[in-house]
Amino acid sequence: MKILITGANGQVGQALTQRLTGSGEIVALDRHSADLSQPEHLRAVLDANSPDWIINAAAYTAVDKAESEPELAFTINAQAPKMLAEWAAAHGAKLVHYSTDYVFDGTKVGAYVESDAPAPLNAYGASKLTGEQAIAAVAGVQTWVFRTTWVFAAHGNNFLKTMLKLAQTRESLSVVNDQFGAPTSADLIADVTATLIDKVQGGLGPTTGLYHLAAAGETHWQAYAQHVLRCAQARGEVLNIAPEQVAGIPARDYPTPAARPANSRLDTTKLEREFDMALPDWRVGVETVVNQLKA
Ligand SMILES: NC(=O)C1=CN([C@@H]2O[C@H](COP(=O)(O)OP(=O)(O)OC[C@H]3O[C@@H](n4cnc5c(N)ncnc54)[C@H](OP(=O)(O)O)[C@@H]3O)[C@@H](O)[C@H]2O)C=CC1
Ligand SMILES: Cc1cn([C@H]2C[C@H](O)[C@@H](COP(=O)(O)OP(=O)(O)O[C@H]3O[C@@H](C)C(=O)[C@@H](O)[C@H]3O)O2)c(=O)[nH]c1=O
Ligand SMILES: [Mg+2]
Repeated sequence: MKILITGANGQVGQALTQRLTGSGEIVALDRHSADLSQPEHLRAVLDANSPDWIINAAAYTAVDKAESEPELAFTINAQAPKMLAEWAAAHGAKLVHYSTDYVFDGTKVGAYVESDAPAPLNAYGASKLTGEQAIAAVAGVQTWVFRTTWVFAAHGNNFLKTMLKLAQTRESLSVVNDQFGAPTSADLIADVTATLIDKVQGGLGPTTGLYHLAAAGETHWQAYAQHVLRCAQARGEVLNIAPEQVAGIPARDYPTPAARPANSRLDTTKLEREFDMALPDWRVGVETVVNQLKA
């Protein structure tokens, strides 16, 4: 069984590459070896490798920058996934793809289920939604799409690492406290993906389609930052800014090019049922990653 991973140097791509080692022949390709902005090049890479599974962990993830270069975001996040699905359909391969809470506008009261109507607030979210829809429109292909959220890892760029850096270098720190969600570790996403492959290969696969994938529990960005700093302090980190000194502000006081949803909560009931899996609290993953960074 050959598993091809795109975006292998990203948070999820790197976690997948580690997690899947031993599960078959792994072809882990970074953006230089499999460039999603060049669909023809991508097709040639697939033809040359002929994978049984394509795990698409590559994406355009710069949320604010996407507002000023939406064409590139759409090429990478929508056109390329469509091409991957078409190749998979033509060659009998299976496709795993990742999407985002940012497909929603965040106005729902309570957690979003898979059947809720998406309505993205920004270009990144719109590009990811178009990618989901493009994959779903390709006939005769087995695809699983995990909508995940607020991803962090020791490897790569994310809010957790930004907060650690700012708390070491800045004199003050203000963080939004009216956007709610669940920080989800790249390792958890890799675990669920590995479970999927095992189950499908064993003939017990969860049905194809869309799944919400997030850690359990919920928080807002300020409380998340404070928890990160508490974990770092517990590991002996000396900080300029103590957890309780992180100020809470409304999103309107932290203007950004892209608007972000106030509610990023994802209901994971479907995944937990079909995968027979309990998802851990978000704090578990945060503690693990802070410890990895300190080690
Ligand atoms: N990060 C998050 O908070 C969330 C992510 N997701 C989704 O999860 C998936 C994985 O994201 P995550 O690992 O966090 O993101 P990262 O930004 O960490 O990784 C994305 C990877 O894609 C690569 N990439 C960018 N452009 C191209 C291209 N043209 N061709 C090939 N590769 C490219 C990047 O390369 P390089 O390293 O060179 O920049 C990077 O390694 C994505 O689908 C994302 O939309 C969903 C919800 C939240
Ligand atoms: C750096 C910083 C950010 N913020 C706010 C801005 C924003 O509302 C929130 C998070 O900012 P970030 O830019 O880290 O997060 P962002 O890039 O929007 O994260 C998103 O990435 C994409 C890829 C996804 O798919 C989403 O699930 C989500 O994880 O924190 C502060 O309030 N103060 C700060 O000092
Ligand atoms: Mg970001």
